Amino acid sequence: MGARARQQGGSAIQATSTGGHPSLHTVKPLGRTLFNRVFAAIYALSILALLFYHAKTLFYSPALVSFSVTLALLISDLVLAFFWVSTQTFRMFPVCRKQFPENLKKIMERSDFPALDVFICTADPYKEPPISVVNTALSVMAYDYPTEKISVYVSDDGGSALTLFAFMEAAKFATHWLPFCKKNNILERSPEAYFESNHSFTSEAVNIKIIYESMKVKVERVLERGEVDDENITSGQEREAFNKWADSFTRQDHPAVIQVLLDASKDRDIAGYSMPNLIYVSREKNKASPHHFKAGALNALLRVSSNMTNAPIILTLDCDFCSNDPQTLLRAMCYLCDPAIRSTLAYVQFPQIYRGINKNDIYCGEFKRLFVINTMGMDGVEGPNYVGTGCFFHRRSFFGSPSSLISPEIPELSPDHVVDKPIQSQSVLALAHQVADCNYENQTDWGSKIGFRYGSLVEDYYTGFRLQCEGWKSILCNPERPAFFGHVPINLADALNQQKRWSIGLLEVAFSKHSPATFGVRSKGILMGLGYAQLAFWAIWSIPITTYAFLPQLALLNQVSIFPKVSESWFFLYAFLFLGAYGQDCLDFVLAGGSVQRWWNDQRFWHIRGVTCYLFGSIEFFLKFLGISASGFTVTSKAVDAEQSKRYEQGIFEFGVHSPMFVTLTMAAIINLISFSQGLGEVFRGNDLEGLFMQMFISGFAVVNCWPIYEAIALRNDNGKMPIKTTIMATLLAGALYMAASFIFKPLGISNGGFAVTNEVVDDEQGKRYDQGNFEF
Ligand SMILES: O=c1ccn([C@@H]2O[C@H](COP(=O)(O)OP(=O)(O)O[C@H]3O[C@H](CO)[C@@H](O)[C@H](O)[C@H]3O)[C@@H](O)[C@H]2O)c(=O)[nH]1
Ligand SMILES: [Mn+2]
Repeated sequence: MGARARQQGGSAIQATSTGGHPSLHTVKPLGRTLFNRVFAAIYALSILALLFYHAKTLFYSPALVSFSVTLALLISDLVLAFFWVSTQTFRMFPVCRKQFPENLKKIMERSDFPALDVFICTADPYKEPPISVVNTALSVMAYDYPTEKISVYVSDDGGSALTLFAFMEAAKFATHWLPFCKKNNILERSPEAYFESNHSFTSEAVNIKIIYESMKVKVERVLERGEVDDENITSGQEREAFNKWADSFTRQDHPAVIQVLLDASKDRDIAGYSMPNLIYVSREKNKASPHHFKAGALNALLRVSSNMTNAPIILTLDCDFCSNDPQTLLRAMCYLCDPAIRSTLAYVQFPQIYRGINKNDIYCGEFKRLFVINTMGMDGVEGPNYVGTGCFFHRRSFFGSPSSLISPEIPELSPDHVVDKPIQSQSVLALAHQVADCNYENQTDWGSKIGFRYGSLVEDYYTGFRLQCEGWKSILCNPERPAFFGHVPINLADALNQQKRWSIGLLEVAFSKHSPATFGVRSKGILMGLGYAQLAFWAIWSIPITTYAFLPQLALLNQVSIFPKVSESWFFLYAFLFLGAYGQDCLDFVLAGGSVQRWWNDQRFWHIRGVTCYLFGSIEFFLKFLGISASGFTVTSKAVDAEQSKRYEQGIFEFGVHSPMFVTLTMAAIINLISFSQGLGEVFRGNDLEGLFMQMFISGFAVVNCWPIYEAIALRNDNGKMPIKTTIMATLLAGALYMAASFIFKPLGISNGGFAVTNEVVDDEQGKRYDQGNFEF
């Protein structure tokens, strides 16, 4: 496996530096690899020792309660051990890559550059304001690339005339914007980002800003009014398009709407150069047919585009991911066009990077581990997972393994179909509507063997995983200047709901017949299988986190010791395991360019997720698994509330609304505070806490982490504070939990006047002395 990994990394260097060609890209291993491996060996031994300790304790458990407590700790630690083991995939061969886009022109003519189809998905004009979707489209239409080779397809799952209107306006504005960017060599090619930046104030720039602002006002006014009225419709062609929104048209039930807004073969910008294609697609929807959310939308675009332009390269983008670097496409081409690797390369993934994260990143919106550290690690093995946006695909990879092409039902959809008719010709448009039909996929391979794969709410992860299992490779491209900037939830409920959806989607893969733990390990080997499995089982972090958030504290409240004493050598094992894991985690984070404060918030948020979205995600998944409930893809809102956004800027947590997830979180905060303060009280009264030190430490650590929650409950008065209903429910439930725990732990507490501590590991010698009636010191 290791040899295979090194081979893949190595072949990329050879591919480009031999044969007399100037190199397109290089790859080199990261310096920390040796340290990671040595440390892994030591840490693995410590985990084995801990498991031995648990086994021993379990075996000598004197009572059912202590047996159950040890069992809970053992299960938690087994889950932690699983995550630690699977993290090694990301630590064994991390690599870092460089591209040389300037060399592309030396090995191929500009006219031979492959064409690109961009897929932009949007689903709700109110959660995803059309003006920002327009910015995303404009930013990629203006790539440094032969313009006529770019086609942008916008998928509107919201089926909204407002979005179509915005894009009609965008098509007009683009004829000014594209030549402006290219002539002035602008870096920020999303107008919004450009006007926010420190740009020059030439008369040309001022002029273009006026045109942009007037478009923006028009689009926003139409959005406010909720409909496109007559005064905004300027041609018969536009009227014809909007006429499709008849009375029976709803977002869940409507015919396909496909509108060519710019045609590269005809339309010219104001300087006379050709424009990219711009096509609006809202696939047919009908309440009786499953639409498979984003994966379904992308498959509809795959079909519509193969019949219209059939570019060999596809870029998938979420509506909020604006390009931040016009060179990105050329960078991706350094891999996609490299003859040495392209035949097995499915995709080139750029990391998700966000604009507008607050200084210390309180909601861990940066996802450094998920999108950068882990993907860099997988990149050195067989390639990163697909993260849904900012990813350039070979169209061919959606149609079977590298060695055997699966032909779709009709030849026009095949990746090798040659488009020979204009995109606006009658027959092309008719076929486009036909393949955007909601029943088109019935009895076909779409979603199972062809295209984006169905069956999980995280279609990105699942599709990338299945492609890799078919034998495709992938590459992470993480240039210094971020290639795309996305939008991050700036409100706690949104962030947790998003991650609850991910948790459910990942568990759907984990417990499917294509589980990475079984199918994945079989087809990709242990390293890749485990790397994918770590993500799939993401939500079961909730088991150890919830256990450690409540169990030691409840035991502490009842003065029952469940960990080794400070004087025992097992204590040092615990200390090493904790400090080792935390230290290495911090090191990884900082070496990937994060600050220590952000790391601190990252670990805090990991605990928060453990008792909220991971927990509720797992519960929802199992209910769904048992057929009791169903969950859908709730789109994350990208619209910003000014007041919330101000609090976010200041780094203040946003609660505001009641949510069951806030209840469990508040319960954990209360229980930890009470147990820690009670323990502290005992210390001040002069009682010996040696046997309870670890429990004191854990609850103290949690109290420090929970500070923003106490603030939100008691010290704040703004609209983002903890709703009183949440606090009351959490307090009642915490009380009930406390009572239940006292009842359960009662038989274990030894009452001898002082602060009694039970230690379940009965030491033979101690036992003897105890039997002889000697005091033990
Ligand atoms: O029925 C749907 C639902 C969503 N979307 C689009 O999917 C994208 C992602 O939705 P969002 O609400 O932003 O979800 P996130 O959780 O932020 O998205 C992350 O997680 C998703 C699921 O794994 C991936 O698809 C995304 O690429 C990834 O950025 C957006 O452009 C939506 O418009 C659709 O087109 N149709
Ligand atoms: Mn998103």
